[in-house]
Amino acid sequence: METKTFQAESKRLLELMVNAIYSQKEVFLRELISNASDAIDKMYYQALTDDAVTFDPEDYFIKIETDETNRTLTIRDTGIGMTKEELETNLGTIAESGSLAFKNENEIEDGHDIIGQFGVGFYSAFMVAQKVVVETQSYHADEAYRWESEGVEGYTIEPISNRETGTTITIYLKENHEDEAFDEFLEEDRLRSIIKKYSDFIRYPIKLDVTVQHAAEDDEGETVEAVEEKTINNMIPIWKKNKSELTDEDYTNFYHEKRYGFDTPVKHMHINVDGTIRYNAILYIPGQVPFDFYTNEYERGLELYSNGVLIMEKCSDLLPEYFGFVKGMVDSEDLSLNISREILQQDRQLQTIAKNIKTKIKNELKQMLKNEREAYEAMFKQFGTQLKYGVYTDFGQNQADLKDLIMFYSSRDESLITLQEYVERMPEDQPYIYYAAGDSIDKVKKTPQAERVLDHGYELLYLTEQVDEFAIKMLGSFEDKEFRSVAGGDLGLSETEEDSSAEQETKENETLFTAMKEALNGSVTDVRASKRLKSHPVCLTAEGDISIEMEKTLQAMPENQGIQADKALEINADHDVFAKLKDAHDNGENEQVQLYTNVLYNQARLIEGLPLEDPVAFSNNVAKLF
Ligand SMILES: Nc1ncnc2c1ncn2[C@@H]1O[C@H](COP(=O)(O)OP(=O)(O)OP(=O)(O)O)[C@@H](O)[C@H]1O
Repeated sequence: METKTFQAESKRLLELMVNAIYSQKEVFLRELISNASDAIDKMYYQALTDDAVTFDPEDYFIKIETDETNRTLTIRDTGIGMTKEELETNLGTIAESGSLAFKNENEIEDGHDIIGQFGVGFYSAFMVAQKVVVETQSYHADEAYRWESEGVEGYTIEPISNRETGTTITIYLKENHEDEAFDEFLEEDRLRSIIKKYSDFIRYPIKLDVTVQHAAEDDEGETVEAVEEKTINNMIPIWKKNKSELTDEDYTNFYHEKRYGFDTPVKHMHINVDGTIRYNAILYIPGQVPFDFYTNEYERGLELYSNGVLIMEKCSDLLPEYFGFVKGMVDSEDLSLNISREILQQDRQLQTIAKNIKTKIKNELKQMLKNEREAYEAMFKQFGTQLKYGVYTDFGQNQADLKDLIMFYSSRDESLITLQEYVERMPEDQPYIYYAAGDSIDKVKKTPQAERVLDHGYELLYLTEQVDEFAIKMLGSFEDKEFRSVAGGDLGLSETEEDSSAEQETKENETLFTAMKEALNGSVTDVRASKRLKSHPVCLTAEGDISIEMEKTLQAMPENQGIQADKALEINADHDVFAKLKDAHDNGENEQVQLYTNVLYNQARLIEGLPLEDPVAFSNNVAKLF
């Protein structure tokens, strides 16, 4: 038996490997299975040029076995095996990849089946193993060998009696300790789930002995347990299949199998791109919003595969935040992986794919809006908020992508419409796109400010979600038509008799309005006779960029900076309340004017859903009116 020590660099590297490179220990199985698959691929390539080999798929597989008594896990393949020299070079030197060399020597252009390239994956076994034994028979050699290592100190190689071509790797699991139980890698369910997760699309069968229940022959309802060898992996990735061969049901099954969700997706997209960067993707628009979607816990992203091997479960870089609800996977042969296969070396490739995917999703949604209105609206009710956030965030740079996809409720029949639809049915003389913001359609349509615009026969957009007005403000205009809040300053409506009388009243009652403004002590920027009130006595309007609805949203944020809307108090000069105010003012009853003003102002705050600044004082003031 020959005992060899690892080279100095290899020692350090091995330590690094075991402790630092991989974030999850379970990936050791992915690495060993990928090696086994590479070894079988090499037999496949051998068969292409060697008449002595017939590549009968039945004979090529990977078998995973456990031995609970000895606490071992074995990965056996019927691949090409290793000669003594190969054992020394490939397993004795870290960062030596026989697979990469094979790929280069054989000029396998797309090399699409060979996975190994760094020459480190094998050593990930030491994350869970105290000892690794490799027994191998090379197709190219007469002798078989056993390679054995307990980690950094080195390895031994000795000849063993001949065996079938291929390799068996036996992992002697580390002792369990308080923080970690390595026995998990002996459990059937755990192994099955790791295989499904990372190696589902390895081209060769991965077999595992599984416990199954059979109906007992003699007794009704009784079952007996039996152990059977089962192929765990799917093998043929659905994304490599021809679209015409796949049914909606196949896509939905894949969605469920990959646990993207328990719902039925409303749309799937099957993308095959063969450009500068080749990739395949299957994307879904879920039918139901995930329960944690609008929380910080929700992780967006697509599964990322390289050559059918799972690299990342949630690659967030593949999806813009506003399409974060999309589920699915991307597989590419062209990714530059880093050594752990967890992070990508270059994000340029990823960016190209992400850009492409973004356009595909956008176009798909546009098509859906055009051709499947009902389905689109259902989708929008689930994920529309996210699209509207997209308009608002990132300084509005995604507006162009999203402005045609967002919808709002309309006053016309309280149904959802797009901005395009609104603009198309605007009468010629309508200067602005009008909107009213509030908690619910019911509340919004009753706001005093909405009355006048509706009386003009103009359509109103009802903005009932917090993000709505922020998105609208970010857009500024749509097709050159500016947005205007009914609660904002000038509504640009044609002047009516009431308008000029309101202006007249404001002028005539200047001293009263000044006294009222002073009584409110800086809470409002102006007090005036209203052009917009019809039946209500009073309302608040916002003067600047921040609306009252936006103030409410901003105030509710944890880090609110006390941002407030500039508010004007508008009084209905035709209302009895105003007559009372005037009387009190004319009679020099200043305290009474102050009392009325305070009550009216707080009433206006209540209508807007703003909190009362001093509820006790308000209650006392109301009591004084009796
Ligand atoms: N089961 C196996 N059968 C035959 N050769 C193997 C087997 N496992 C490993 N090898 C050889 O050992 C080499 C080193 O394996 P290792 O997993 O460390 O790296 P790799 O697979 O080449 O690259 P990567 O780190 O990207 O996975 C492989 O390139 C291959 O030549």
